[in-house]
Amino acid sequence: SCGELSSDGQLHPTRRRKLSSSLDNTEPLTSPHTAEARVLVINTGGTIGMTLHDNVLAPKANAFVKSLRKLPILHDEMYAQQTSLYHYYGENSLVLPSNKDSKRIVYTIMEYNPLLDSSNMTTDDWGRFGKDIEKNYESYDGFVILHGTDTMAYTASALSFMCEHLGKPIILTGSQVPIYEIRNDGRDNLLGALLIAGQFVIPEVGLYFHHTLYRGNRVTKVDTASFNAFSSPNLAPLATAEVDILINWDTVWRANTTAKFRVSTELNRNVGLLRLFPGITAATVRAFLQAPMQGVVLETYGSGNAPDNRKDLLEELKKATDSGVIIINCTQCLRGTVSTSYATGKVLIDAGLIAGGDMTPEAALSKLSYVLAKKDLDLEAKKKMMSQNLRGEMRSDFAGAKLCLSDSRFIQIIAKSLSISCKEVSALQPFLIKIGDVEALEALKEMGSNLSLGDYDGRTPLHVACCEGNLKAVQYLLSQGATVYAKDRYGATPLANAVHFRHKEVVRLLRKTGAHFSRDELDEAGTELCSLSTSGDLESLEIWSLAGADLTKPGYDGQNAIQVAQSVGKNEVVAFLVRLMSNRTKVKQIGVAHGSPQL
Ligand SMILES: NC(=O)C[C@H](N)C(=O)O
Repeated sequence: SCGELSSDGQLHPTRRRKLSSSLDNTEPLTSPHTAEARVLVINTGGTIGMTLHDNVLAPKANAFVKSLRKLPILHDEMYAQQTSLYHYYGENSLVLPSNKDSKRIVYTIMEYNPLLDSSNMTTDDWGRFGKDIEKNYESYDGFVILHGTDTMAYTASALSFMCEHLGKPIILTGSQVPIYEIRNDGRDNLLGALLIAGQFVIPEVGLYFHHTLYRGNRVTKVDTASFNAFSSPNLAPLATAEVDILINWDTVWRANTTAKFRVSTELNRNVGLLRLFPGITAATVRAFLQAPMQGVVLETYGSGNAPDNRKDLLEELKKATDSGVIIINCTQCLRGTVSTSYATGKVLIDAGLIAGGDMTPEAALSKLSYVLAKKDLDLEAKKKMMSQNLRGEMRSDFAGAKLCLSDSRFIQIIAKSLSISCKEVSALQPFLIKIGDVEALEALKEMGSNLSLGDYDGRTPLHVACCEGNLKAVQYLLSQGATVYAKDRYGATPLANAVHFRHKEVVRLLRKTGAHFSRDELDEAGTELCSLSTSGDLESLEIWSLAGADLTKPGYDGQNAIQVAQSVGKNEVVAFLVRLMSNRTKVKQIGVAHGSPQL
């Protein structure tokens, strides 16, 4: 079996056979690379990989990987040799030294050609990043994008919108000083981004800089020369990397859907930023708003104000919105939100502008670019979308603070009687799922409980619901943004749990959401399929197939499930497997890429 069921009802992976020798050229049946996290690093350019030429900094091609190989904090060459890392993952792969709990993070670098100073980037580049992530999504646990700092906030914002139903971390980082110099911030930034992308299922586009992880669509570059170059004025960091890496799970944004990840690479380029200044002429505004302009972020004063004694300006704005240009009102201030507390703010609503809340201009611009490119929406729907919070880019709950766990007298009493803190009442979640009480789960969630947190063994409520086969609970958890990519302490995913306990409908739902086996689970699938084949367990074979296992994968002795069935004369199993496989070719198969990323 792929796992052994212990007395506590949990699935533990079978101990894997050790690699006897990796010196010959034949691929061992069991990869030595189990229990590793994999991160794809897309190197797009930026100062982090620049060198001086004629006294100016410019990106240097084909030098980054070589240089990292020589840095012991970013690469463990001995481990790489012992485990034939390059053979398994390709030449551009590296491995971090082991951390406290000795889980390795293997990362593969995909270097773009040409590498760009981020000032040279356009929306086409954003599309390319999105496509590369989409192609490699299932093969990696997380993604790091190395990028210049100058336009990093724009790219991070754009990617946050383009990546729909995101379930894995995508973290942008870079540096102020090239990694090739003695004193530089590149090493720390890359290391921190890798550690977060490889260890935590934060389903967001983040930006990591100077020990801090920010939500990508909340940041702005605030300093040309400080290592602390970014600020997120309206949202606290998602994580800080001090003595420990602390994730602020209450702030982490989750796509509350059961839809599969996809990247929308269509972007509209007819958008712009216009900053108001005292004395701006109507002619300037008119020229700016002319066709083909379709969306504008107007950067206004204070809490969203513009002169209400300038009829000429207001007329130009009104003419543009009447003719279908979407104009978003964002403040020039670094912190705070637009409101309608002043007459000078209300005139902009009358001119047809949409309030941008506390969005950064970078986020508002890239959101316009994304929303305007949606071909199946009419103008009204696009305007509505612009005023809604899509990815945590704006605060939507101005109505006041949420009720929190410690506010409930009931929770206080329970917590006290169990001698635990109110927060720890969240630990009741698995129990509630076990007894099938989705309503109680909802009540806990409403009080601010995080439904994605794992217990001591890293088992999340979704793991438990999948073991129990409680479809309603699984549905509810997914609708609340529970991650399908969580792995428990033994490396098991919720999907593997549902397969093991033969909950077909749960498997179907998980697959619809984009769940897939981990690499380790896929590696072990061959042996499991062979044993199911021998025992003639057609139902389980079907569930494994539904879950995306490769039915032709050989087991430990090199034979696959069909060959095993043939050799023991189980013709009905052979026929069944052949039928399953021909059905599968009609449906797109899930693949797993060993080795190099897909370009
Ligand atoms: N620090 C940097 O990365 C700045 C550089 N000009 C860039 O954005 O590519």
